[in-house]
Amino acid sequence: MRISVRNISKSFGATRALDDVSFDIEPGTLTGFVGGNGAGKTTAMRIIIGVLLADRGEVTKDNAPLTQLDRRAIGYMPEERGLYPKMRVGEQLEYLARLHGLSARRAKSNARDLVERLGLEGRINDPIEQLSLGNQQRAQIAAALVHGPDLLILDEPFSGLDPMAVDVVLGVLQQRAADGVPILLSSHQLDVVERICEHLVIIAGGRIKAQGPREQLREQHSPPRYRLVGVPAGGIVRPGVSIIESSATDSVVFDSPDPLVAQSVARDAALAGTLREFAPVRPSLAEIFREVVVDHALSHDAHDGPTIPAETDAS
Ligand SMILES: Nc1ncnc2c1ncn2[C@@H]1O[C@H](COP(=O)(O)OP(=O)(O)OP(=O)(O)O)[C@@H](O)[C@H]1O
Repeated sequence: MRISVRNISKSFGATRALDDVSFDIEPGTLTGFVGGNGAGKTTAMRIIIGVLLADRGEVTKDNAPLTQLDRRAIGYMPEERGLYPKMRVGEQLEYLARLHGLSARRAKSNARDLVERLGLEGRINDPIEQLSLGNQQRAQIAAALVHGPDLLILDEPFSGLDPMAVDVVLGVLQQRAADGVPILLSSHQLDVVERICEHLVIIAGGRIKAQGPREQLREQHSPPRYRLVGVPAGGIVRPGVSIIESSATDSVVFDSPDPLVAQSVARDAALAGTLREFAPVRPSLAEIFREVVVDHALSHDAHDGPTIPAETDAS
C-alpha cells in the first residue's frame, strides 16, 4: 500500500503552513520527514490522519482517497504526548487496543508482545507517571502500534531516547516496515534519520525542498568530490583538481569536475603502488539539509517562511 500526499495547502489565518505539498510514503521502508521548527511537519501529519482539513489537495491510498475508515486504522504518535498518567502501562495499551475494536485476548497479547519488544516488561504494572521520560516515550510508541495499524505516522518518535532505546524502537519499526506498513516519522535528529530512513522528505517554510530515496538524494547533492588514500610521492596536482582536505598521513579529499581526471589521479596512485582507497565522497543528510534549506533560505533572505536553524543538531 502506498500513501500519497497530493498538492496539499493549508493556511492558519495569514500563516501559510503548507504550500502545494506532495510526497509519497512507500511501503516496506521508513520515510524520514525532516525540517526546521515550524516547517509544517505536524500540520502535514495531522492532515494525513484526518484531524485537520486541508484547504486544498488530497491524501490517497493506492490512488484512491483515504477514507475515514482507513484513517481509523492509522497508528499515530502525536508530538504532544497523550497517555493517561495514572493508568498502568499494560492496562493502558489494552484499553487503546480495545478502543480500536480488538478482542480482549488479542489486545492483551499485542500489549504484552510490545511491552516485551520495547524493553518495558518490568514496568507493565507501573502507572505511566512513574516511568522515566524515555520509558514514557517507549510506552507512547507501544500505544501507536498496539492495534496493529496498517499505516504509521510518528511525530518525533525518537526525541528523549538514548541511543540504545533508539535501536530498540528502530528494531520494532523496521519489523513493521518489513511487514509492508508504510511509516512516516519526523525527527530533528538528522544523524538518526540518515541511518534508518531509506526515503527522505525535506520541508521548509511549508514547501517540499527535496525528496526521494536517500542514496539518490546523496548522489544528486554530491559535489564532484573524491577521497584518495595512498597519495604517490609526486602528489596529485593536475589541471582542474583542487585539494579540499589533506591529512598528515597520505590521505586527501579533492574536487574534480571531470570524473575521468579523478580516475586518472587514482590510476597514477595505483601505478605507483601506493593506492589503498579511492571513492566518491557522498554528503551527509545534514549537509544536504543545509544546502537545500539553509543556503536557499539565506539566498532568499529567509522572508518566506518560519525561522530555520543555522546549524542542525547532527554532526
Ligand atoms: N493551530 C494553529 N494555528 C495557527 N498556526 C498554526 C497552527 N498549527 C500550526 N501553525 C503554524 O503553522 C506553521 C507550521 O507548524 P507545524 O507545527 O506544522 O511545524 P513543524 O514542522 O511540526 O514544527 P516543529 O518541528 O517545531 O514541531 C508554523 O508557522 C505554526 O506556527
